[in-house]
Amino acid sequence: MNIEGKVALITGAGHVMGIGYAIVRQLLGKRVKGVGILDINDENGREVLDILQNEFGEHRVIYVNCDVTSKTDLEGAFEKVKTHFGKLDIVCNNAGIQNEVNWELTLNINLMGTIRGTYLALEHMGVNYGGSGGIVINTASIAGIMTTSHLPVYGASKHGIVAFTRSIASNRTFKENKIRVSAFCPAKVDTPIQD
Ligand SMILES: NC(=O)C1=CN([C@@H]2O[C@H](COP(=O)(O)OP(=O)(O)OC[C@H]3O[C@@H](n4cnc5c(N)ncnc54)[C@H](O)[C@@H]3O)[C@@H](O)[C@H]2O)C=CC1
Ligand SMILES: CCCCCC(=O)CC\C=C/C=C/C=C/[C@@H](O)[C@@H](O)CCCC(=O)O
Repeated sequence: MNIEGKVALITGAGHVMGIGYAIVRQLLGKRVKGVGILDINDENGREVLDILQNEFGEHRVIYVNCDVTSKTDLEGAFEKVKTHFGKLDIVCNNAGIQNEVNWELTLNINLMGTIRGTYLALEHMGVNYGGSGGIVINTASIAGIMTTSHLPVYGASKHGIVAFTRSIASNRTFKENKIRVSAFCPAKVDTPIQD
């Protein structure tokens, strides 16, 4: 697929060892026009911004502080990315945590953050909202397909992402607005979430 010239937004891509950062590198390597990186961790976010701007060019990457549990934060970040690059074509809802003790937060970030990001993508890319259509990619997990008795809430959050994505992918409003939605389900990857 040719994504040259497209503009992407990705949540939770603020760590050099993370899956989001790897996705950003792939997007930039395939010559997208620009990428907006959203993360809650400013120190890590500024580090990846510095590396990516040096390697791919100062004008192709921005970092925006954003907590995906906050609708206001997320709305503001979408606006910043769209204003900076002039459009938006690809949204990756990738931010996630694994915390079975603070399980409400796990659901709020993993599942609700993904749902918030997907609905904002409709409003920012949909043809009936003045956009040109686009693609949403949600990071689920193998824990969204199989049982994980040691991670029940994390597994529930990822099953939720899979169910939401499958339903919204064939949702009439999304189809009419030319928004394609999909999810992917990685197995274990050596990233900070495993610490
Ligand atoms: N590492 C693995 O084995 C697997 C990870 N995943 C998923 O991949 C995604 C990325 O995780 P990893 O790269 O593994 O770990 P990671 O910890 O590097 O990435 C998660 C990122 O989300 C950010 N984040 C946390 N809370 C946030 C919030 N409220 N708002 C905005 N950003 C926030 C973190 O600062 C971090 O940069 C997650 O959704 C995770 O569940 C899925 C399958 C396997
Ligand atoms: C600390 C882990 C952070 C989460 C990162 C991931 O998303 C990786 C996937 C996590 C767990 C995957 C577990 C898969 C288990 C299956 O093999 C299942 O068949 C095991 C069955 C037994 C059980 O329910 O525990």
